[in-house]
Amino acid sequence: MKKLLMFTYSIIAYAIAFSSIIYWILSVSNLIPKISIDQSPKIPTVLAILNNVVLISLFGLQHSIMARGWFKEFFTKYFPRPVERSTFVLFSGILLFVLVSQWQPIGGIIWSIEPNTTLYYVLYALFFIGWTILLVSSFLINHFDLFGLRQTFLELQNKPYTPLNFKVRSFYKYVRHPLYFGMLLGMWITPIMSVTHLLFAIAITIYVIIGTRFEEKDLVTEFGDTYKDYQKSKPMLVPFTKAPKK
Ligand SMILES: C[S@@+](CC[C@H](N)C(=O)[O-])C[C@H]1O[C@@H](n2cnc3c(N)ncnc32)[C@H](O)[C@@H]1O
Repeated sequence: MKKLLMFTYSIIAYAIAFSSIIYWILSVSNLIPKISIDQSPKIPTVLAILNNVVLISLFGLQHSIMARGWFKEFFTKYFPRPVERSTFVLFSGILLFVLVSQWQPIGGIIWSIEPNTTLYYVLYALFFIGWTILLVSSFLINHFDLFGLRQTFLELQNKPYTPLNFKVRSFYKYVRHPLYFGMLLGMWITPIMSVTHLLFAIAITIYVIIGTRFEEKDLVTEFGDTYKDYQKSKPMLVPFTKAPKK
């Protein structure tokens, strides 16, 4: 019964997190005006910026703290280990929804491409390619493990959890963080770049740069020299930007 409850909890956490990601993509796509981040400003610019800085800091703090080894150890002292990842996923999903829905608009347009032109469609294609890279990369690592479902499903089957192997296939042959690369493509490539959107893209970029530093420290601890060699041979985020070894 307890195992079934944990599995149900992880499905709910997954549903919330996945819906938040879809909501995020649609909000920055400008395809559904009602949920677009580009609304007319509601509060003075200074307050809007302050609000947005607090939101991204909360999101980054939650991710950075809950993804660290010491937090996982602390968590599993009080709660069952199989739901640790789902709890991270649940909190991330809720905070992502808050981040996107409460992101305060600031007036102004940086660029706006004429609709129905070739460039307009090319930018939209790159936008969706970015988000597709994010999704595919999650499967290359292990989508169901990243979202906490594998952990509770193994528990339900009375099987022990086995950690994920180091992956270098497909996109991971070109950059060490394709999932984040796809996310950045989705945030920066858009036919309409408003000031609101630009600040959001900058905030996510800062979050990614800081987040990858923490993540790579953990990856070096986990995979040792294998990961150090990988760091030397592949670029972090942008493909083809690392000089080949002589
Ligand atoms: C949200 S995923 C993002 C993966 C990667 N940073 C990216 O952008 O593609 C984060 C998880 O992936 C794991 N991870 C990152 N790179 C990995 C690799 N090459 N092989 C296996 N696991 C990896 C990390 O340990 C972390 O738990």
